[in-house]
Amino acid sequence: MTDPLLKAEIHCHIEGAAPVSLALAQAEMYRVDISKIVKDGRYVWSDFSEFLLCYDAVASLFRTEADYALLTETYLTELAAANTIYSEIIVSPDHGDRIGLGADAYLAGICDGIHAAREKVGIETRIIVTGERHFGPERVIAAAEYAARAGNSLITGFNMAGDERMGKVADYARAFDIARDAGLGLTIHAGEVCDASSVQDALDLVRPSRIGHGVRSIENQAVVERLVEHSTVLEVCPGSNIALSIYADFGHHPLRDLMAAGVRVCLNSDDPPFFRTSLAQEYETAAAVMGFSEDEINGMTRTAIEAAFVDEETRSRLLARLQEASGASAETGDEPAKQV
Ligand SMILES: Nc1ncnc2[nH]cnc12
Ligand SMILES: [Zn+2]
Repeated sequence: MTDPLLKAEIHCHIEGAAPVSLALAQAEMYRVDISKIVKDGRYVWSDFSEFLLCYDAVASLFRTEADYALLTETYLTELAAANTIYSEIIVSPDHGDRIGLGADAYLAGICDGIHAAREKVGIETRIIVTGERHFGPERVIAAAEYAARAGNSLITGFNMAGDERMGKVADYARAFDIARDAGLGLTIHAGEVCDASSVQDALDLVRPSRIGHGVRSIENQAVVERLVEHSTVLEVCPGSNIALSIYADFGHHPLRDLMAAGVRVCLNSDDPPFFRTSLAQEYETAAAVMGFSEDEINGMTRTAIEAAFVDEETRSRLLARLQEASGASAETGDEPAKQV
């Protein structure tokens, strides 16, 4: 039973976190017919390309600063209710521009949601700006430039999401150089849809401290060894991988083998309602289906916090909270302290 465990998440796309109920309410407000992408209370899509289209259709239902504040506060409140003490959300200012809201208003809404959630439920949150690979290198570079000059203390990382099959990592390396020079933490989607060579390219050309997914590294021992050697953290999203048919089922998922090989891993939800999951569900699946012990799961939470793009004072505070809660539950068998 993982409900009482403290949790942390460093890989969730904000538009991908929109509950179906909220998408339906937004669609009604803007008089948009979403019956093709929502059926029986679920988002519907059939493969990775269709998932990205469905994702964009849901994202298009959030159009104002207030919409983004509501979406962000809603998701963070849900996380906190599951005892999540830290969250990094992946956001796309380029998307804000594309829908005509503008990157500044898009970010302002998200920051309002973060502040409101922090006030209400105490959850600590940081923002990772992402560029989307399938829109091409220029847009990804522009996203990095935006993140670098934003001067927003909540923006602490840079990522590249989108269709991993498009272009070469080398085409996007400049974006990561810009983000690195600005002092942002680096992570990149790789080894999710594409094989271990995609992770190899990311390690060579981006030199990130973390990789989004990275699970297909397991297909190449040399890549696994590099991850271990550099202590690169994999932001693993098992439910996403199963939903997108990267693996047939949890029994075939490489999380256990990656951990056994010494790779640093943590649990994440990616786009939870699209994959019929939640962070709480990912923790529960890790325990009940994948057979991870409470100590191993707390270890993954610790890894997420150790790898977080956050100042050292906040990291120490979060680690102390986790230590206190997991130490206390190990010693007494009592439930760890709930979030205040
Ligand atoms: N799982 C995923 N992979 C790549 N890009 C994404 N954008 C949102 N979810 C994604
Ligand atoms: Zn992702």
